Amino acid sequence: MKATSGRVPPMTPNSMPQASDTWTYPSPSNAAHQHGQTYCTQTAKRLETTAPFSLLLVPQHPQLEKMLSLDIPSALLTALLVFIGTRIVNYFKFAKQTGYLPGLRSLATPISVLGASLPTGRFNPGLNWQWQWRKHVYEAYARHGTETISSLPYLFGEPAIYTSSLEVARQIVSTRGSFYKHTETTGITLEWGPNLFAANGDEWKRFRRVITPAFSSSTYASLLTEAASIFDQMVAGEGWLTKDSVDIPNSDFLTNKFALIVIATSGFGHPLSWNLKSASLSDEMSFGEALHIRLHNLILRLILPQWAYWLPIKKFRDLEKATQVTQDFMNDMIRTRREELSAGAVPKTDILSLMIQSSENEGRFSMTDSELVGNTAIMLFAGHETTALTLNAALGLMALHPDFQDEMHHEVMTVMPTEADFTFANSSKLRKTQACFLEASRIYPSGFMWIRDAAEDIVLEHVGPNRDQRIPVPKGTRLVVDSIGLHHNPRLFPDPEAFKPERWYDVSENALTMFSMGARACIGRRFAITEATCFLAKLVRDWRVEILTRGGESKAQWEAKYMEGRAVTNFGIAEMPVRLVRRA
Ligand code: HEM
Repeated sequence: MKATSGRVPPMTPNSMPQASDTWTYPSPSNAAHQHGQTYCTQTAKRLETTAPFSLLLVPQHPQLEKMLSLDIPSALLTALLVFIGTRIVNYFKFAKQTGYLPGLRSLATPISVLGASLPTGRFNPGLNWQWQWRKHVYEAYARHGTETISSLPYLFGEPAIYTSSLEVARQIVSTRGSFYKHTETTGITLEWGPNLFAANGDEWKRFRRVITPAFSSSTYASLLTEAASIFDQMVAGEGWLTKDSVDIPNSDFLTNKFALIVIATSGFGHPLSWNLKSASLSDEMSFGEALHIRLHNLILRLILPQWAYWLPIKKFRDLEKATQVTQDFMNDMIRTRREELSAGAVPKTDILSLMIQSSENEGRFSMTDSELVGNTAIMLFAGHETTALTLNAALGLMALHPDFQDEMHHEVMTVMPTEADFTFANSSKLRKTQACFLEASRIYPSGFMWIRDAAEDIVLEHVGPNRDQRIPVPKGTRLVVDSIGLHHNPRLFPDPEAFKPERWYDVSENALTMFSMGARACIGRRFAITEATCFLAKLVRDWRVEILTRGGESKAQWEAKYMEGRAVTNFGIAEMPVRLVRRA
């Protein structure tokens, strides 16, 4: 499906009122305002020359008091009217820009800083609306006859078009040159430097060209072996070797650490031990903790001014410390590898070595130092939290579906009965184990929004109920692929709330939509699947995963409480209490 680009045909006025493009904002230079301004300037001049300084703070001149009491409210009223006027004009402008699509109407849009900072609720969609309102939204789609809606602000934020249609999503993420990633939407990833996730055009091609060779079959083969060994370190390090049953109050702690060590070891050729403290150059905070704090406070980091970190507020101080620990870790890793390579070490093909080698070459595919740090950060961040959140969801789903878990166990015992059988070639035969991870990723897609801006006027096709409607989208319009909506769209995934791993049996890699599509699909797709398959296969071979209830909780109560997704930087399940029971 290819979007037809070109001039936008004139909009046909429909039931919505049209805003005139020639409207001017109410001018602040009206008579009352001018009067107040002249008076204030004159009074201030008089006060400057005749009155002591305290008069400026406490007006004692009776006439001044009178005038101020009259003019401040009227100035405020004027400002309020100007504000409301501009918002009304903007609202209709935005409605026209987004093709008068029905949808979300709120004070602040979900992807504005204000909207994203406030929780999802009746009056604020917030970051979690895609999950919390997924069923309700489908009712709204059905009512409006479309899988593509708009989000318009009454007060704050940019308008956007959201889609849960696969056909529209494909046009947005795969049409070359017509859409790009705006720095307003990728800014949180740019703090460390330019990176593959945020880049566009030639810069994106250059980064992708440098990094892609690190994602090869030989990488996945060693990844499988390394991930298996990290899993064994986890079992020993957590003291499970002698136990028949282990209660894990929150699996996120384990999956996060596992995925972080895997990306550092296999992705960056920088092995870390299960005791992550040794990876930090700080005694106060481990590297794992630092990354966790950074990832969960990205919006705070974006809005806090630099001086705020000097305030005696623990959360702010921890955030600053976490930034420092992460920066030190990356600098140290880059410096060590540079030294190894310049001392004549055999060139490696991990992500870091490839980037360093390119930074030392001149030419079209060279990376600057800040690009090197920016790409290191994005790979570390994107390369572990996404997988960890999905693994948490998979554990929960396995605990709720013991029969399917037994099928997974049977498959692993058939394909990989011994440690020697744990090879990459064999792992691809574990279709039930892989499908369990993919189905967890469908229900809880960690990359939950794929955001683009239109680089030119373009027409989106297949938008309506029978996918026959076309929507002209003007240049500059923001579009969001709602990956939660898409993966819960009953047209694409019948019975979307049900756990049905068989949906993913023998599906080609390009059809794994949770990793996006086309040239900009996730570079770490196979990496994530390989490490997750290894984790789940090793786990299910020796252990049965059960729900861990507290205080007489029923299975239904446990499910309602813990199988809820939450969107922060990524989307998924962050708290997952499970019990492991050793298989006979
Ligand atoms: C379950 C695990 C994962 C999921 C669901 C996932 C999902 C996604 C999605 C949907 C995108 C496209 C985002 C967009 O277009 O805005 C993406 C891009 C990306 N992912 Fe992943 N990802 C996962 C794991 C990983 C891993 C393990 C790595 C690194 C080793 C990684 C690195 C990246 C990078 C660098 C990009 C940007 C690629 C580009 O723009 O060329 N991801 N991912």
